[in-house]
Amino acid sequence: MTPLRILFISIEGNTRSFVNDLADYAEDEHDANADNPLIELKEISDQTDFKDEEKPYFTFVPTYLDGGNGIDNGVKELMTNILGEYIDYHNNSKLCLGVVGSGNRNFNQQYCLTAKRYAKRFKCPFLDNYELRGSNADVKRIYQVMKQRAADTIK
Ligand SMILES: Cc1cc2nc3c(=O)[nH]c(=O)nc-3n(C[C@H](O)[C@H](O)[C@H](O)COP(=O)(O)O)c2cc1C
Repeated sequence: MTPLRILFISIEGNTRSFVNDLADYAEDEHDANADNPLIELKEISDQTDFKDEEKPYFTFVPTYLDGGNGIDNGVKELMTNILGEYIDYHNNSKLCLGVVGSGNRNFNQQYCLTAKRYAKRFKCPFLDNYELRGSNADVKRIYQVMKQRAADTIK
């Protein structure tokens, strides 16, 4: 099966840790059954050169917001903007299969709000979420969600 691709950004390392766990888990699953897809990672940062994506991908984005009313009003995205610009570049957003968000539940209604905002902005589904570095259960569940979404959309 074609590898599942992930574009992600990580400021403090939690998202990087989670997607690396996902890639390790995918490798184990793939070893057990070659029908299970591997995972390929691409980290976006301020140093990334913009390019036209050629294959479908999933977006993983943590939440860094300032201000607002706790809902989708007046919040200002901090730190992760470059990922949004990358997806917005030329036709890249058309290849986004969905967004997985992370954050900290202490932020209440703003939990994972950047991923929800990206899903709306780029017209793709908000697929799932996890807190901070996630758990083993999050890894297993999100791998299945990605696998299913890819099977449903990539023919
Ligand atoms: C300044 C700051 C603002 C944050 N704002 C939010 C927020 O609005 N909602 C949320 O769910 N998490 C928020 N978080 C938590 C981060 O999204 C969380 O720690 C995430 O795991 C960081 O991912 P990273 O280590 O890959 O950068 C914030 C963290 C910081 C430091």
